[in-house]
Amino acid sequence: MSPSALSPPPSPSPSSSRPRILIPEKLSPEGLSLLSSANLDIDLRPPGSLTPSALLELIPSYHALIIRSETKVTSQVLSAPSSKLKVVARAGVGVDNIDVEAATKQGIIVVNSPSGNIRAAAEHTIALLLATARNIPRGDASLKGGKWERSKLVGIEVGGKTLGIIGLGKVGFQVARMAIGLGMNVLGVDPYASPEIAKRAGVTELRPKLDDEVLGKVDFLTVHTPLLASTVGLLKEEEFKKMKKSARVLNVARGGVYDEEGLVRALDEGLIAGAGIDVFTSEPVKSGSWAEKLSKHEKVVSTPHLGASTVEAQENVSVDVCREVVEILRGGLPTAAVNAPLILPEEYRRLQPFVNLIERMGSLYTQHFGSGRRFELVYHGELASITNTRPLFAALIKGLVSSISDAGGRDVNIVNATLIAKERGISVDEKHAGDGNSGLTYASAVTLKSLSSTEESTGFDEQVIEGYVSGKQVFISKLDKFAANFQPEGTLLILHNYDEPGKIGNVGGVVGRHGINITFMQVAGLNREARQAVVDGPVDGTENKHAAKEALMILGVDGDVTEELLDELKKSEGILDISLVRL
Ligand SMILES: NC(=O)C1=CN([C@@H]2O[C@H](COP(=O)(O)OP(=O)(O)OC[C@H]3O[C@@H](n4cnc5c(N)ncnc54)[C@H](O)[C@@H]3O)[C@@H](O)[C@H]2O)C=CC1
Ligand SMILES: O=C(O)C(=O)COP(=O)(O)O
Repeated sequence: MSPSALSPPPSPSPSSSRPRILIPEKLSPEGLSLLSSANLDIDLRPPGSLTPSALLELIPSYHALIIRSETKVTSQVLSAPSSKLKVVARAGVGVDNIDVEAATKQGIIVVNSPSGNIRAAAEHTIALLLATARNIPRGDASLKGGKWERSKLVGIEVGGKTLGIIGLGKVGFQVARMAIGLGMNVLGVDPYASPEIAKRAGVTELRPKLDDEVLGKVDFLTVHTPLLASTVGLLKEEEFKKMKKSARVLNVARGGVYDEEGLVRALDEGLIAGAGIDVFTSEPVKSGSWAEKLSKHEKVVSTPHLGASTVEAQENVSVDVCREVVEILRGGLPTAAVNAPLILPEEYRRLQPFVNLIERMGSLYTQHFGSGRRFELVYHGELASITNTRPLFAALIKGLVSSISDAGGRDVNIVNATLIAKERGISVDEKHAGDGNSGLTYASAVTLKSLSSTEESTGFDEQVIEGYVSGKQVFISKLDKFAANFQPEGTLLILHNYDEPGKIGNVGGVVGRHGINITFMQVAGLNREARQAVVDGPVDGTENKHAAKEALMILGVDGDVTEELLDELKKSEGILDISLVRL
């Protein structure tokens, strides 16, 4: 009998609850309006109002967390029990206040705004450069204090001076261009920067490492690296000793790149002339700390982490991250994820139906055949030309593991799929079939095949599932050695049986007696190769009179499928095997 769908299975009902977003920091309204128009629930808390323990307690009820630099997103927050958290969005650049590794393990996407506040940070650096050179804050305070002090506040010019920039990334590059505009000579230190880009910015010299020659040469030094193991304490008292006594240092990157104690001592001892500091190791600065001493030092122009605090930058970062959050909560993929491979939105839209198909194929595999370890995933037709198959791989892992475990309480996604596959010993060979459209009814199809025996033998000899997409609907076209054509949705009873008269009536009767409603039924016969194998006969010459009559009966059912029902079906005449699949 040829496969036939008697009636379509029901589609899943949509969830009624709106995703919730916690925002414990100041975020510009431009982004917030994007969240509200996407019908998301926003919980705005005043900056500084949430203690770490309050955050830990609250976090399980939110799907997204949007923060700036004040909130510490620890591994505890990220692995809070019963958490629904899908995304942590940093409305800015630096993610050093987020435990990104812990987020990756939990499958939580971390996004940022990679360039929304770059100009603001660069301009603030230049503001501090000029303020330290010309004693602006001291002049202002002195005048407001009723004094007229001119000779005490003589500054230095920046034009013609040498500025050293450690970290020639996005901010460093802008600082270089602005400084060149002020007539400065710029020297860069960055092991990874491209010499061509540096040259384009007007940087006269690019060094891979901070050395004594650089330290002795610069009149101003500014750091624009992230806070990394290699950049913590990059300059200590020892380095300041090697600088000109007239030199001034700036930090609009992260507190800790200059060792704060070393810098305070260098300023006290007159090893250098001054500093402009926007960022500290404790923010707000802790009472009695070196950060506090530094911020209060008379030779330091200090600002309370204002690098990104411009109206324009805050609009940019707010819009950037809110857009990402909306997309992620809609089930899409981010474009600025810190811990997920980049995928373009149009590419993702194209892959989306196949993501759905492959996840269902993975789940069908595990529930029908048992849990496998080594797989081959073959992309046919137009799909074979896709190079970024990360979402498809992630969908397979999700499908394979989600029906048998909760992946350690984690949601499997593009962020943590590789990690989870590794933890569970699953390997997947992805193949792009060079078969063009030959033999395919649809433009693209996917085959999932086990390369090893399953942990539990299921009695099915060929562990293959093939599927395709038509419009937005997904179909299974091959299961085991049977040619099928059904939508992998809802609860399915898959019976491996001898296709003999009366079978459908018997099975329908048993299912009906147990109060289960059949939503569709389909009989899948042997596919072409399997039929041919029966005609050719077994290699040992023995006869298999039943083989030609083997079939799968696929039932979409509604209601509670009990063990008793499964037992009764298993005992029915001519039933070889049965599996219950929930998709
Ligand atoms: N104060 C504020 O409000 C703001 C601070 N920032 C901070 O500025 C920093 C830089 O931001 P972007 O330029 O966007 O980052 P980026 O990633 O574009 O550039 C960082 C650069 O540092 C270089 N680098 C890394 N390790 C280095 C090392 N050991 N020595 C020398 N160079 C090294 C990298 O090669 C890269 O070119 C970040 O820490 C960020 O958080 C950014 C915006 C605002
Ligand atoms: O973007 C960054 O890295 C910043 O440091 C800006 O921090 P903020 O968002 O102003 O708390």
